[in-house]
Amino acid sequence: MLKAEHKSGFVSVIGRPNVGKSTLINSLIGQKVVIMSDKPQTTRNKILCVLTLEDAQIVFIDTPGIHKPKHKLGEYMVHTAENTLREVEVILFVVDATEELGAGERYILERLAGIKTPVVLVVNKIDLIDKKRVLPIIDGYVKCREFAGVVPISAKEHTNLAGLVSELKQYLLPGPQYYPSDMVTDQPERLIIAELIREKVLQVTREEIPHAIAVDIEEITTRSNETLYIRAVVYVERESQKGIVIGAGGKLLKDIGAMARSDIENLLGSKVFLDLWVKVKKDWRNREGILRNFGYD
Ligand SMILES: Nc1nc2c(ncn2[C@@H]2O[C@H](COP(=O)(O)OP(=O)(O)OP(=O)(O)O)[C@@H](O)[C@H]2O)c(=O)[nH]1
Repeated sequence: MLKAEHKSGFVSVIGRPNVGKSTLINSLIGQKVVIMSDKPQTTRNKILCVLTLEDAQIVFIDTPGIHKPKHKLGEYMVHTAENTLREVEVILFVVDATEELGAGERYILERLAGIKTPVVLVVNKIDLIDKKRVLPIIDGYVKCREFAGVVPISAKEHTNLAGLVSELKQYLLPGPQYYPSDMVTDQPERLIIAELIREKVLQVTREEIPHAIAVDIEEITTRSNETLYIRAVVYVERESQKGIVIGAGGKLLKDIGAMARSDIENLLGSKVFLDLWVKVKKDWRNREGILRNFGYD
């Protein structure tokens, strides 16, 4: 039998914040390469994740949730998301099955209106709802626009991910493997480390500060006893936020450090000494120079 032709292509993953885009990509890739949290707008940068199969290679672009921008960082995020849509073979529009089609989804549907790339509707979190409710949800969306395909899934429980992959394969083009088989992401380690720390901060702080923080890795050096020394700074916008992140008696910062260190050690496969600081950088979100400093260029 003739061997099927190798296919490859780029897939953009879009959706309102918190619908499970990062969870989906991590589940597909089988490794934690994109940070997740239950707070919206966790993902800031466009991230490439690579799924290498025997007969195909799919490159996922995880985009920051599309939403109406309120400040410069918001504008940057929306711009990044929209730009990728024209460059890819197929767009995955991920929606949350537990939520009504609302203003957020309509806003994205409007953004998609002028774009010719095929769009597959992915209805996520079906583990949380009664099966009977899935069809009416899909109905609501297909009334709004034509989708190239519709796939209900649970990213968390890996339900129907194989179905999603075979749907995606239809849109790939005959082409080479762009990336080596063992490569799962194009993110440099430094950035992943910063993102892991940011994830822990988001997880332990209950207050609404997700947008107010950025993490900078100032130093990574190997110490004589094979331990990796990493100095990282968590930047916040106000003194009060600094207090929140540090916590009473430094407890929260200690927890953040311990959890992040464990993840970083798993990622790098070596012992890590994490030297974690919190500093105030006033209004960093609205100052372009500072944004560039944090890698959002
Ligand atoms: N029960 C259930 N929870 C899910 C599923 N997928 C994601 N979640 C949860 O939903 C929350 C948000 O998931 P993320 O993957 O961070 O969402 P996101 O769309 O990447 O969010 P942003 O980065 O803010 O754009 C997390 O608490 C996930 O654990 C699912 O299939 N079932």
